[in-house]
Amino acid sequence: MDAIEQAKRLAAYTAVDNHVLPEHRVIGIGSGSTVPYVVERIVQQGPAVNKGRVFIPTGFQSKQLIVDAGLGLGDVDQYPTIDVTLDGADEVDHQLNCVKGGGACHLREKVLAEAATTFILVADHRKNVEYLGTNFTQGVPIEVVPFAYAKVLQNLHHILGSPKATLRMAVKKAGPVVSDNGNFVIDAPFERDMMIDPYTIMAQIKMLTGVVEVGLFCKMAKAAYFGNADGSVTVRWKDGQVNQILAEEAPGN
Ligand SMILES: O=C(CO)[C@H](O)[C@H](O)COP(=O)(O)O
Repeated sequence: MDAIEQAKRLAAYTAVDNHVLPEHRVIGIGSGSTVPYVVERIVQQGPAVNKGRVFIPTGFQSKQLIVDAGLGLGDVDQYPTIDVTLDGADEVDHQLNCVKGGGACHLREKVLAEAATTFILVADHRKNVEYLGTNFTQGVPIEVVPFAYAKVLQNLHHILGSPKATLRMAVKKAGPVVSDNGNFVIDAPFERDMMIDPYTIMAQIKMLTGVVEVGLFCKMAKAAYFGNADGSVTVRWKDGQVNQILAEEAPGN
């Protein structure tokens, strides 16, 4: 396993150990390449504790993960209150604002984050930044209804100050990426001075007609776990506290 995968696993295992408690019955499972380690660790909690638990996916990928792991599947319309949701992030700032939607799942991810009593982020150290847009430069993911995409792009270019905003194109399909909800995704990069205050830009984008959801999650998480290259884990908390879990104390090392 390469160092980045190890860092993802470390973050996921530590977060599960600290936040997925035996009494939790309804658990939200996010999307991306870090989340499989979340599911792996939950499975390791054993069949007795997982019996009767319901797992809510944020999209096609996490639904497959839940089903393949033999865990109970539910949906957020049946369970609008979730004990804990764990999810990855494209970048997280020091106030626990984050960019999500690199996998085009941010609409469902935000619904599950909001539905959760506790929302936890898991990521490798590359995602731990002072300001959003530092390493993840492709821009803020914006889910839009297909027929409105050109108008939303125009507004982003000329009104909201993102002249390089583009429609996300598929890689192994001709045409645009289509989300699990049948919508398109725009990636809109903003200058540093705008990303310093992500709530304001999120609210402005959300006001554009045709926008379904914006991949900026502002202060929604209780904690963010970052696996580091040296085997340690950095934990950032909503109240600004930062803990360092040493390599020898971290699970899976
Ligand atoms: O927001 C997401 C998908 O929409 C993912 O959580 C985000 O892209 C992080 O993924 P990874 O764990 O692969 O870095």
